[in-house]
Amino acid sequence: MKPGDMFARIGSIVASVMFLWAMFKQFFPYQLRNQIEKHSQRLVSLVYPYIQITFHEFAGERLMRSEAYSAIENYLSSKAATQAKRLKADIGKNNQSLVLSMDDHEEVADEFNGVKLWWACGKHISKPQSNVSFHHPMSDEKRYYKLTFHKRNRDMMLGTYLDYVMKEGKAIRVKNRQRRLYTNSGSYWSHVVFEHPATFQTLALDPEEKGMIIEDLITFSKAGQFYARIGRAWKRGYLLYGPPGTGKSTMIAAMANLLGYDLYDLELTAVKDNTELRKLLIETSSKSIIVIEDIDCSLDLTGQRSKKKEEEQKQDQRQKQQGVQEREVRSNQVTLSGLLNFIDGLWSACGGERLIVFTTNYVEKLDPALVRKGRMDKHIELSYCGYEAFKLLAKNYLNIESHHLFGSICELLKETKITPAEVSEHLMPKNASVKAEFHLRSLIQALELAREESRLKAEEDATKQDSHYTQNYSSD
Ligand SMILES: Nc1ncnc2c1ncn2[C@@H]1O[C@H](COP(=O)(O)OP(=O)(O)OP(=O)(O)O)[C@@H](O)[C@H]1O
Ligand SMILES: [Mg+2]
Repeated sequence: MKPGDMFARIGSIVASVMFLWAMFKQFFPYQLRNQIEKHSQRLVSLVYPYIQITFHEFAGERLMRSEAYSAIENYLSSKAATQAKRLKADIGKNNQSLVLSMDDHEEVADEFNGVKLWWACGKHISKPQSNVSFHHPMSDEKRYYKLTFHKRNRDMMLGTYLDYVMKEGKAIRVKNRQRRLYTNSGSYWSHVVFEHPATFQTLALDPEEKGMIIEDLITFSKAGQFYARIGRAWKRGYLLYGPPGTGKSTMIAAMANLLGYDLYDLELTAVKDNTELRKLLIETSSKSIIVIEDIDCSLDLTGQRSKKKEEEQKQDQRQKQQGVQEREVRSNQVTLSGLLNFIDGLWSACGGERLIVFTTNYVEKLDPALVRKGRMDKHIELSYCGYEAFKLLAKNYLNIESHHLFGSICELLKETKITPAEVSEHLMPKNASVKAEFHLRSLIQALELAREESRLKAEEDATKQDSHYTQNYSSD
């Protein structure tokens, strides 16, 4: 018999004796009753020095599924997989993996700071209510987990250990949950399952820079207590900039995969005004990344916003004269200040653990208010493909780490601007019989062509400048 079983049995015998005593103690004289109670307490703690705590699946008046029960279930799933003889299996919320849990009346042992303890799982079956004519046969089953530990470890178990179990269990749930990609149409979010395969391992980027970004993200995700202590909202802003095809969107997906966050892809051009923007942002959940792509193309957010505003005001005037409704007049009034207000202030009202990421192809076009230091915590430039990035792509796409053509490619990459997206196109295997060399030669050709084009362009520019100079200054 397992130790936990034995304790459970002794526990139930003790409980029955206590029950009988509670019923019949009134028939004993007061003095004798006191003596019996005193000695029986001592006896009970001698024969049964263990404490048991039960966690029911459904708790509270509204019979909500208890969070503690779910956390314990998650926490025990890996232990059940290695220790329990009878397991229950179900498909996980991410629809990809099986989630195992221990079957009824199974027991697993755990150890914490050198202390041994036992978890058992069970169910009570209550009698069906007579006034219910039909009910589901399982509806009267009440499941629970029971924790048994020695009383000398009471403080540690009730404090540190249970905290640890709750935290671990919740972390496992976050890891296993099905993540979502939200998009807005107007002021409403709709979502699909987020299943982008990008990771930082597959992202072609200078390894040192990549390491720094990963560290920054992980530090952020663990810094909840730090942000609370310094009284700042638990959020962080990133600005990703660089030419098209350098991996900005891919990096955002990799960030979400690294941290296990949901993604909110905010389409600002579909948002009518600041009120709608505020509503959308408040509705985002924690552990999420809010993405505003191509911020330079979004309304009112570039350096030319004052010019745009004038045009809009004129248009509003015209519409008013035509008797257009006020609501329509207010359309397209998402402003830079609305967005910045939210980032800086209102943000704190809606909990934490959010990243906000802006992307742009033209960082120089952005309003200085948006890019000034302190507003966006980190600026990351994604640029043309360098040799290190190329090596990673070659490893990912062709499964090679070295080749005699790597040297020429390295030289060509120094002189040519080519995006990782273009490089990936050349390296993408067409079919199994095509050798790596074919892909590398195709890339070399593309690089030589690009080098030739840029040489011709440079020559053309120089000729233009010469003729401009001759026209303007030759008479001097
Ligand atoms: N750094 C990179 N590492 C690996 N793959 C990349 C990288 N950059 C681009 N790619 C490949 O090129 C494709 C396009 O990249 P992505 O959409 O991330 O570029 P982008 O910078 O967001 O471009 P845009 O500015 O046009 O939005 C991706 O599907 C990816 O396969
Ligand atoms: Mg993109």
